[in-house]
Amino acid sequence: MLGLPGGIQALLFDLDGVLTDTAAVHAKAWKQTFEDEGYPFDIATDYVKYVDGKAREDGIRSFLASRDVHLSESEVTRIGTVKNDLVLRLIREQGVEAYEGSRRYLEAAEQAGLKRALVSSSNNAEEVLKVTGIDRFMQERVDGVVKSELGLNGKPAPDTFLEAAKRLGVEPKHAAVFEDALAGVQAGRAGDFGYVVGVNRANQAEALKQHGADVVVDDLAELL
Ligand SMILES: O=P(O)(O)OC[C@H]1O[C@@H](O)[C@H](O)[C@@H](O)[C@@H]1O
Repeated sequence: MLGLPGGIQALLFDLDGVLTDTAAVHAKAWKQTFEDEGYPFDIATDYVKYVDGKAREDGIRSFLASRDVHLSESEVTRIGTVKNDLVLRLIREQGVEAYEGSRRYLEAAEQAGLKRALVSSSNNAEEVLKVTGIDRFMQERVDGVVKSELGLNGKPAPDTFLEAAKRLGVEPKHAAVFEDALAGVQAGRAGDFGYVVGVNRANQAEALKQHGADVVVDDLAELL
């Protein structure tokens, strides 16, 4: 059913890059922020490897550590705030769209009676879900805000996905993870989920497989 193996009862969706076209906006905002701070930043390598899919401050620390730069908590927070102001401005200027294939997939999942949760590292997930109208498909949401409240480890740790499966009352082996980030498919693999779908939005199908995807698609409509 829906391109999934038998026994899957719940679907755990990442947001940016899986359901909405916001991954590229985050990448652009990170590039401008780091470069304004004096750190050259390449989206195809640095964003994908160190920042994509991770919680805001984990991404900053991870990228700067790759340059052997280690800043204080307050500096990391400051950079994160600059980037967040920028990403919100870009989102408001450019608008946000849900991918048509993802919307169709969510509708099919609802009709098939599969449970659905959103699992995003972003603190802006609730707003993006509402603006695109896809909040109505989600029975649970474990986002950056919930992660901080509960003190969960961020992706690539599996904790946020495990929390979502628990909230839906489904064992990990009966849940499928949908992710476009390397840190995200890694989290799906680390949590022993029943199936990990890699969504290839950045020409990295092979890397998604290597980091834990069972299957890689360019768009969720391929699974319908
Ligand atoms: O800064 P936010 O909105 O809380 O988002 C945190 C991260 O959320 C992830 O979904 C994005 O892939 C990252 O690019 C982003 O940095």
